[in-house]
Amino acid sequence: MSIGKIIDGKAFAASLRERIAQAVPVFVEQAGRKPGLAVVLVGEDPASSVYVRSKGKMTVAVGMDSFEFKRPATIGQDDLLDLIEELNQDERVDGILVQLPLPNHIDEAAVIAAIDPAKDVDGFHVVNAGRLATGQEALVPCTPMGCIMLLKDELGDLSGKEAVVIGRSNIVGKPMAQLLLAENATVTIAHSRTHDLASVVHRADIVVAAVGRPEMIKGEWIKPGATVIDVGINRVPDDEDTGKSRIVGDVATAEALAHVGAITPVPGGVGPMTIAVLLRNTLVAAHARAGLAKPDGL
Ligand SMILES: Nc1nc(=O)c2c([nH]1)NC[C@@H]1CN(c3ccc(C(=O)N[C@@H](CCC(=O)O)C(=O)O)cc3)C=[N+]21
Repeated sequence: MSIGKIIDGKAFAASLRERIAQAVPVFVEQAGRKPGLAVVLVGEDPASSVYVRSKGKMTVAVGMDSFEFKRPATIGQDDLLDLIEELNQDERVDGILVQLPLPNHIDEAAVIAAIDPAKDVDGFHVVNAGRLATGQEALVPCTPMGCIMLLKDELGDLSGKEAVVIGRSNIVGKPMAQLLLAENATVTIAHSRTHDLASVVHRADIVVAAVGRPEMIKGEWIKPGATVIDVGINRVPDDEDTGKSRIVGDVATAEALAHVGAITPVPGGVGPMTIAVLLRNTLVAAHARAGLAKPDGL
């Protein structure tokens, strides 16, 4: 049996960040200021803190301003909305990312709705979701956009391909389906109530797994030669009961390798693309806000 290719998302993300770093000075020259990204972290979740720190570092590394706002988990919703309004008004801020999930006492939808859609670099605001769904220029959620970039790099034209997206979240599944549709793929969205998921997956040329269940998609479900994008990041106990943990995707990668044409690994696949696209969206938002044409090649 043949072994599929492992898609190097980490390397692709590094090259995307390199292209961004080359475009930033051109923006600075034209706009007379740096692009800026504001990240808001509520509470002290260790994993979230790691991501926020890593975003901040990469933002600065491509030549942009990074503004970090840490607030206690006890912050009132009104105070959080006040902070967002301040960032909406701040001319140095092109992108606003409020790290999710938020504590239970805060209404996530209300917080997202408060972000200026022009600064919504996560693409979560209903204005951007609606623009994407209707084929208008939009800020597009980072993870699905990263997946599309990897798919186009691997397959070229996606037109007419049979794509199955597993998961229907507003953050990944739904925008992923919209992006695939915009590329003229034939798109199915499967989810927890889907009957006979194995056979739905088996007809797909493109599988995007975004369910958040460790190794749920089995190798033999995959149509021979299919391209598999594994969005899952699941922390599970280590095999050898060392008390440590490791990260696995939503796909049983080791067994899938014998069936796929190509597959993204976890870690090192989609995850690094998410942050690179966040920087890309910040640069795109900065151009739009400055009245400049969108930089090409990004
Ligand atoms: N408003 C908002 N926007 C987000 O984009 C957002 C968020 N909230 N909340 C948390 C999730 C998670 N997230 C990741 C980003 C990068 C990696 C990443 O780079 N992962 C690496 C390293 C994994 C590891 O070792 O921890 C990899 O997969 O190779 C993972 C996860 C963005 N998120």
